[in-house]
Amino acid sequence: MEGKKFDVFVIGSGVAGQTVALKCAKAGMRVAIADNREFGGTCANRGCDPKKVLLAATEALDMAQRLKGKGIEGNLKISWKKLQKFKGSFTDSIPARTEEKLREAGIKLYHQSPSFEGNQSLLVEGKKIKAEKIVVATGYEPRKLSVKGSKFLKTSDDFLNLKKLPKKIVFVGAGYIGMEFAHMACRAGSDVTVIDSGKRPLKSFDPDLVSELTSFSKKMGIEFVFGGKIESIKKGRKKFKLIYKKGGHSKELKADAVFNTAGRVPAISALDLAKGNVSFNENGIETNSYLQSKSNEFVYACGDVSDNGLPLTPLSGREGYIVAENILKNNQKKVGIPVIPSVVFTLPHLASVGYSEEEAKSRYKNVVVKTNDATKWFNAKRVNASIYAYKVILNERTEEIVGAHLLGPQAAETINIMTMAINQKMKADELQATLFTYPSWTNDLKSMV
Ligand SMILES: Cc1cc2nc3c(=O)[nH]c(=O)nc-3n(C[C@H](O)[C@H](O)[C@H](O)COP(=O)(O)OP(=O)(O)OC[C@H]3O[C@@H](n4cnc5c(N)ncnc54)[C@H](O)[C@@H]3O)c2cc1C
Ligand SMILES: NC(=O)c1ccc[n+]([C@@H]2O[C@H](COP(=O)([O-])OP(=O)(O)OC[C@H]3O[C@@H](n4cnc5c(N)ncnc54)[C@H](O)[C@@H]3O)[C@@H](O)[C@H]2O)c1
Repeated sequence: MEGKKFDVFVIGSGVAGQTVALKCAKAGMRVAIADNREFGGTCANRGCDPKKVLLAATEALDMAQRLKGKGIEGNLKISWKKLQKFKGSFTDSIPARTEEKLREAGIKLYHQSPSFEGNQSLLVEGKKIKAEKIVVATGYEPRKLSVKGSKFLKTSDDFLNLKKLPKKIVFVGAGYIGMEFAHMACRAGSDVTVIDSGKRPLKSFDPDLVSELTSFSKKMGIEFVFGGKIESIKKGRKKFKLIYKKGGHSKELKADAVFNTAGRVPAISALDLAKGNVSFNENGIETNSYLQSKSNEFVYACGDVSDNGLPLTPLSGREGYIVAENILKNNQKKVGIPVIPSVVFTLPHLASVGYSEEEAKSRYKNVVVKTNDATKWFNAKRVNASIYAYKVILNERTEEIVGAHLLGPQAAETINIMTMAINQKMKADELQATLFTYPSWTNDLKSMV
């Protein structure tokens, strides 16, 4: 049956999809948007935002525990139930508010997954729909682990919605999500083990700082298994049993809940991309510098699901903006490769921007690596932090800052200053000549360079 015609049809209502839809609708285009889950996307419903609300309680607890006997008395503890209620006060209204905002902009909403029928046509809710431009903004979803008993594995969505915190938790995968949740669960009172098939956690971060964070996490009580290959998960009478192989031996871990935090993959399986002649690889939809599909000029992809850059919220929003501009102005804006800061919200934070030591050494003739333990600095001592370290990398010839890797309280904030410094091609002495507030974590950056 022949259906409607649109100028732009957007698939996915996260930050990337919403940005395109709203901008195109504002410019007077006929726009539709589809999502097969609650509207609003990962970050707001089941990612960054709810995670950071839960994190606030563990931040308060961590600070209080560090200052115990140094002015703080008594024992604080987390009420997971009340914390979840507080989180709900942020997330519960997101889907309805998102739908309202989109409808008010004159956008037609669909609540099922479309699938491609041709280069410019989709099948949506049983009807064929034509669109001048189709935008895929479906994000990433948890990687499925093909092991026996994988149906017993829970996801990050389940963790963020836990009504009660399990006593013993295993996270499979020591990436961003596994490490952030392990810290949170451990602080909230769970007994936590993280198992990873690789040799270390957080592969894209500085190995020296990761090593410090891992030692610190162990002291907190988190147990790690590296080089562990999951074989199966069984449901026992009371607990789940995770069988894994390490060094040729079969071993097991028992837990009340096992979470799959082994990475995320492009959410494209329901789209029938082949029928739309849309090519993809393991990172997502193959795009050119205008974020246009390499194989179908009528299709754009933005956010996590494009094969461009890191799957993070700020870049997803930026890509949505670029796609809207390119639809409205016929490919005027190239995506480029912006300097992207990234942070793991463990406590302490591990944050990074620019080149790693290894990348910088392969790129420049000579580099200066400024690295140190900063636990003796005033800021760390003031909050009794037992872990505070950094690695800043300069191009020796130009003295410009080209990479910064920070491990410590507030690193999620201070890394933004380093991002500006790298973007502005600042030299170490230019950063040092800048006046910052004192005493502040930002002011410490001057001593680091
Ligand atoms: C637990 C967790 C914590 C995170 N924390 C951070 C953080 O602290 N900082 C950060 O920068 N990033 C974080 N991220 C990553 C961040 O959430 C993503 O980068 C961001 O949400 C991507 O936005 P997007 O619009 O590309 O995709 P999404 O927000 O994922 O939106 C895609 C939308 O498409 C829909 N969809 C998928 N398939 C279909 C289909 N077939 N049909 C219709 N609709 C479909 C989905 O339901 C979803 O609503 C986190 C992610 C997770 C899972
Ligand atoms: N703070 C943030 O900005 C933030 C937080 C969460 C997620 N994210 C985004 O979401 C993406 C996905 O995060 P993630 O933590 O799911 O993935 P990740 O890629 O960061 O980590 C996955 C980990 O799982 C391990 N692994 C893979 N297969 C395994 C297996 N079979 N058994 C055991 N371990 C296995 C990998 O070795 C890796 O260490 C990130 O790349 C990031 O872009 C960002």
